[in-house]
Amino acid sequence: MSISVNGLTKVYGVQTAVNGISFNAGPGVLGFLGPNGAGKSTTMKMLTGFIPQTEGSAMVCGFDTVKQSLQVKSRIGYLPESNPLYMDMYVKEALGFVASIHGIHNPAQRIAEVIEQTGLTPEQHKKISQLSKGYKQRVGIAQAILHNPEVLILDEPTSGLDPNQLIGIRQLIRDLGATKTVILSTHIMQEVEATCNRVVIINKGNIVADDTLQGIKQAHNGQSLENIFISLTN
Ligand SMILES: Nc1ncnc2c1ncn2[C@@H]1O[C@H](COP(=O)(O)OP(=O)(O)OP(=O)(O)O)[C@@H](O)[C@H]1O
Repeated sequence: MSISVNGLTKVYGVQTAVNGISFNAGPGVLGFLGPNGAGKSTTMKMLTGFIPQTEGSAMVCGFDTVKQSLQVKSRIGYLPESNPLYMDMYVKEALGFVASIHGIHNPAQRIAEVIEQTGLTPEQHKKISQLSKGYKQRVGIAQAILHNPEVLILDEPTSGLDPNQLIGIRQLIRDLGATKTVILSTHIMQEVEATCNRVVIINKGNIVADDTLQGIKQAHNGQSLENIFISLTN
């Protein structure tokens, strides 16, 4: 398994944001769902080694996220919820900067490949601040996949996109999931149906469902994912 989470816990002050969760993930797109404040972003930050856990462990491609964080960072791509970008840089300049951090061999060729893959070709000569929200998201995804990681963590990558942009980004996520382990956080149930093989639902820091999309529907008498989500998180 590319991701193995065991008893992962995060306590902020007196609040337990993530409460001893365990799950595994392999290639494909895993939908990581939960209401606001459920602990999704906190879990994703721990998986990427961005913040340390309070208890438990997480392994990415067999490496411990805390003790072997460099090995983990070279195998993981992360698009944070806020998608922080260098607004004053040109698209290729920003990708060149990220390529230099990863020590990518032949960066020009790899940047051209990723620009093509993420559909950035028509906007590749612009400054990031001049791009629409959807194209900024594509730059965020391009940065996350530049070093060809085995694992991708995408925290609400499609929030605020128009329907045309949504279709493009969802297709890209599906394509990436054909070879990589993708963990996708989203509030859009339609998106889960369109892109995910499996879902994990977290509520108040605890996992309340971990199943294939088909399996979770069968277990709830064929109800819609939206109704299942509401019944499990209320
Ligand atoms: N740095 C922090 N310090 C204190 N509390 C925090 C911190 N980060 C998150 N929390 C709290 O931990 C809980 C889980 O937050 P988290 O951001 O992981 O939720 P989420 O599921 O990603 O929510 P959303 O869907 O709204 O993005 C929330 O109650 C939040 O207020």
